[in-house]
Amino acid sequence: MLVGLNDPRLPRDADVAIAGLGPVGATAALALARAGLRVTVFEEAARETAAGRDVAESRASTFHPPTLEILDDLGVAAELHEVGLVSDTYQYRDRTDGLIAHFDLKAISADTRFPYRLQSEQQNLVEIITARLAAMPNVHVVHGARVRSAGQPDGAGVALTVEPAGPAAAGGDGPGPLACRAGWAIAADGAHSALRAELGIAFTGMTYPERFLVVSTTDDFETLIPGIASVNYIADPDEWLVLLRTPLHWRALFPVPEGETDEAALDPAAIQRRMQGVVELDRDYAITHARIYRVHQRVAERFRVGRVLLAGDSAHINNPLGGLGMNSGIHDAAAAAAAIIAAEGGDTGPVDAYEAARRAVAHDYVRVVTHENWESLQEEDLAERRGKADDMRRAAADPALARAHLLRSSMLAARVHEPEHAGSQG
Ligand SMILES: O=C(O)CCc1cccc(O)c1
Repeated sequence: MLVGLNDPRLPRDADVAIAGLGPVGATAALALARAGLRVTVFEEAARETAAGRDVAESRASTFHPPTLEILDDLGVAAELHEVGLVSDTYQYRDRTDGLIAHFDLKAISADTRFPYRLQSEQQNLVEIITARLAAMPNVHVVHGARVRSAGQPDGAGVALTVEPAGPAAAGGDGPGPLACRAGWAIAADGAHSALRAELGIAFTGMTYPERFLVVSTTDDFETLIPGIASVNYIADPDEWLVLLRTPLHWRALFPVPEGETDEAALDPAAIQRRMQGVVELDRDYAITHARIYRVHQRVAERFRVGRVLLAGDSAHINNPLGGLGMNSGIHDAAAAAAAIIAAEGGDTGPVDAYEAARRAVAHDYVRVVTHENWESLQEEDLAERRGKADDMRRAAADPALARAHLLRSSMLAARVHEPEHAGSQG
């Protein structure tokens, strides 16, 4: 059920407390709750804010095949498909040379129940799962509440301090901090995780020099660029871009160089200049949303401290090229939930394996692949760029190479890093 922080129905103890109700916290909560555990989720944003968030604003909108399998095991994939766009091809292009390689995910039909990407805003998944959680008697979801600390005084559980956040805290005369206890805690409280900071875990990595500008338009690139796929990575040494279709918009992602301010990049004339540089129209593009953000590659030094498990952006952040961030976070959530369920059943093996398994995926796979994607989009050396293009062409033309490429880009190859029990809950 959905309750307020000072609601007398909110129990002061739970089997598992989750900080954060994004796609990662929501997935973990549903997996744990379906296994019969008592779960309390604390989400900083007010319910209205979370639900009413501008759908075009969200960062992640790509669900890869193994993520769809996890969500299907949890009974929510069908509903997500109702508000999603099936996207079974993607292309590598070059601003000068045009189409380089066309990949069709049907080549991995034997490897997955979902041989495609589903484009759908991450908030759709959160909404679908929140509605399920609201109807479960063993779940309490508290909006406007931030987990401030998670101490482990006795090794047998986690002592949490939860404080009001957002509008609930603004007046200063709302409820004070709440103390509660849980057997386990999952920190799914995002890149600026209060729990990661409180646990003193270093978030090691780097920040890219350029920022990323995401522009949404109702103009249809399928009619503007004949033969284009719904996901397109377009290389260029001066200004690479990604063109991606979501159910409601086309979205263009551009790098913004260090010398250009946020204000200059977000100026409507500058946005039109960038968009007109993709395909020139005899009128302005219909822009529905634009935002700019800094991009980092960081992996937490620890993914687990005792009975607190880090998952999703609190544990790792990366550039969005390839759409791996939210997906790997949802995989963390499934693995964390499966590990806790096993531990509650007396098998601590998966919990002990969690940190090494999930950190390996974040550090050795997601970080590496997303950075390679960034590098190849902007390759300056012409011979190097043409060489990479030839590799892509060869991979797309050869069924075995295409399958290997698709298994890597769709994250199916990363499944092997998950602890034994991951994905088997529900
Ligand atoms: O590679 C992907 O699937 C996502 C790339 C992308 C495109 C547009 C906006 C954004 O934040 C990421």
